[in-house]
Amino acid sequence: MSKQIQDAYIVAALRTPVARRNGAFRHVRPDDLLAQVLAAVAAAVPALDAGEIGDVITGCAMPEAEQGMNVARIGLLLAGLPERVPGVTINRFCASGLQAVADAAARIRLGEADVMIAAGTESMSAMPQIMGNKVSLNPAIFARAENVGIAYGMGLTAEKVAAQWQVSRADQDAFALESHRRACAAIAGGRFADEIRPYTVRAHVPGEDGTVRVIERVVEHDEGPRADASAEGLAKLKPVFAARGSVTAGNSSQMSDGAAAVLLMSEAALKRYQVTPVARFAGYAVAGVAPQLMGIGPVEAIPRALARAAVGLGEIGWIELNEAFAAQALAVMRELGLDPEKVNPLGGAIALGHPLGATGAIRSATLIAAMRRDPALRYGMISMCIGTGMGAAGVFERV
Ligand SMILES: CC(=O)SCCNC(=O)CCNC(=O)[C@H](O)C(C)(C)COP(=O)(O)OP(=O)(O)OC[C@H]1O[C@@H](n2cnc3c(N)ncnc32)[C@H](O)[C@@H]1OP(=O)(O)O
Repeated sequence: MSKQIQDAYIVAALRTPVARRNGAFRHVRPDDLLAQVLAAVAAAVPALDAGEIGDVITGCAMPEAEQGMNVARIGLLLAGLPERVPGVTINRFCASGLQAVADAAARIRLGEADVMIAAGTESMSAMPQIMGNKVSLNPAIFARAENVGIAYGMGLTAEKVAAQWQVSRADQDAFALESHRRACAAIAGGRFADEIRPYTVRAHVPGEDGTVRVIERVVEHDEGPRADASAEGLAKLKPVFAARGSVTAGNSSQMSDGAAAVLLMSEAALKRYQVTPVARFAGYAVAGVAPQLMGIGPVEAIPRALARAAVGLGEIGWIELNEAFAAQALAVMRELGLDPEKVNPLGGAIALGHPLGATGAIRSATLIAAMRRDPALRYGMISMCIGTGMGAAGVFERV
């Protein structure tokens, strides 16, 4: 087990709804999404002296696009947190939000802070070029042939995983269909109500007489899940990343916009504010894999995180496994023998969307809400695959 001087506890975890790229949050800035969830988690403990927040660590996978200027610091100032609260933006691509939770917990576990906020925000609407070729890579990285996969689009890495682990198109589509079914059932059953803070989008519409009207729309639910998803509809979709491939728009994660924040405290802060936490952050690990097989990253990260937390896989009752692509999620599940009933019980990124650097924090909100609902759920885990070839996993223990 990792050595630490004290435990880090999760007190609150809240998120925005997740909108489809160019959907409800098309004109909403990621720092505005972030500000709302930062204010909401800070307000979850009404007596909190916000000046005591040691840092706001925010994951963002593409901070160099239109999300720059240290989105963490801008977001916390927009949220009305005191100026003495610092903020740092971190990037571990798709695991950035989970890394933020791990880093915030580590600062508490080391005794460097008593109150921390971890967050994630991403607007894929704000970065139309990210899936293109405009990223400047050091050409020297390709001097070693095994690094060539770093240049692959994420979809192509999913094709590589599908081929190597022999994940059929039919299995990928069935997995995607189940993701939509579970997500739609969760929304219909109000299962996300406790973790989502509705977001009011305001549009300024100029009138002909020179006046400006403000139109408000409250976004309450995730936009991605499709009640009309069907096996036939999914089977009709053409592969998008390789002519003879099996990865389609239907069995890939959706590009999305969203944000989430998690409030963590030490035992001393819990006592001072008389707060009952939901969970303890029990362990975290990251691991590298071949870049062209990035989707398999959780296979290396999950056993390491379980070992650090001293928890057996069989004890984990709820697994939030990133569905970057059905192909890689299924390969990970088969390789590790994960129980499909315990993986993404409320759907995953194929249905719910995947705002890259925010997703780990968003999934934290879902896991914490599940732990709040179910006293029998002792251990939960979040695991992400990561572009350039990595995996990350974090273990949470209900307290
Ligand atoms: C480490 C990591 O996590 S890596 C992952 C990082 N993220 C990614 O790489 C993003 C992966 N996803 C993508 O790149 C994109 O979603 C793509 C390229 C697969 C698809 O993008 P788009 O073409 O914009 O998707 P869009 O939602 O418009 O769907 C395309 C078509 O498929 C249809 N479709 C999508 N899902 C379904 C479904 N479940 N059932 C039926 N039709 C569907 C859409 O209706 C649309 O049809 P239309 O063209 O007739 O309007």
